Amino acid sequence: MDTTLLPFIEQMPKAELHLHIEGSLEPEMVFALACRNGLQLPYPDVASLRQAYDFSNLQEFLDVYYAGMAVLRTRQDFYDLTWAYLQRAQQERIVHVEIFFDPQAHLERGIPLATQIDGIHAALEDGQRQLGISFRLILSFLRHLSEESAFQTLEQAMPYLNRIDGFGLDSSEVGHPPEKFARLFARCRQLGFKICVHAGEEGPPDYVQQAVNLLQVDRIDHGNRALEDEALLVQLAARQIPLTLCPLSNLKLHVVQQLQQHPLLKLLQRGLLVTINSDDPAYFGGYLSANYRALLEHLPISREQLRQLACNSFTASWLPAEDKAVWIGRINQLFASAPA
Ligand code: HPA
Ligand SMILES: [Zn+2]
Repeated sequence: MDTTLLPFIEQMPKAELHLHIEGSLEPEMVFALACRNGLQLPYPDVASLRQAYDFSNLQEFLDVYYAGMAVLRTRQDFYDLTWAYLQRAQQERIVHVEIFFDPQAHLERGIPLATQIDGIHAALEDGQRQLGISFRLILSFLRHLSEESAFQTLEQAMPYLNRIDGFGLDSSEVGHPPEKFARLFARCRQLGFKICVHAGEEGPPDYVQQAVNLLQVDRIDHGNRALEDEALLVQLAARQIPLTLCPLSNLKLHVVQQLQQHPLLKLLQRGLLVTINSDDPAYFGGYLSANYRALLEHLPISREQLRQLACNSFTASWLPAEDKAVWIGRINQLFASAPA
């Protein structure tokens, strides 16, 4: 590993574009919120809960993820969750975040959408004011549920659309292709929103292809398996459709068996607009900087490629062009001023 690159990871301004806020729920907070809300957990302590974070695939993770978020009940719970992530983000020099939340998972438990959005959005606004972190909020639909359920959720979200910036699609991928939600995302686009969907994490390259050509996404979340389709690679590179890669997530969910096999560098070398993200950091063993460090440890990433990844995180964001240019300028300045 080129250890001279480590300080850049800490110092370079970064945007995080693939982060499920419920996936930043640390075991300590699970216990604190269970206590505050008078809930009994099936684990005796924090250590035994953390031990359950051993997954062999996406579904095993999702089962634990949905169970964990059941402690989120009040506006304050959603606020505290989001605020804890933002404080962590500031320590890591993350200056812009685009975060997902999974409203259907909470609606199913009887938590109103207003409670969820009020809490998350208030923390994001405080983060902007007090920590200088700009943000976008993405309402993500659960693909294992029906199209009808997604449309009902969109209908319920109508009064809150001024606090939503885009729509996403996550949860169990295989068997739930993007085409299942073609009409839903057409409606989201018609309403003027950005869209991004998880595709090609476990699902085949055809799902990435559907996301791009049928749903007309602005961004692909994961997209690892695009590598298996040459024509798709050419299209993603030509159109500069961003991929939000999540290396530690891929390792934990056995999308890759070792980080040495991670497709990051292959995708970068093919000219794709790839970014590094943490996905569900409380469950996958590290926040954004840990993802960068793990990559540097296992892949021959150059100083120029590291600079490119930081710049890509802003290029792929939904910030206005002027803001992107400012942050990219600062990154370039940092890399130019430090000795090679
Ligand atoms: O990585 C993921 N994939 C699909 N659904 C998810 N929900 C939270 N994280 C993920
Ligand atoms: Zn994800």
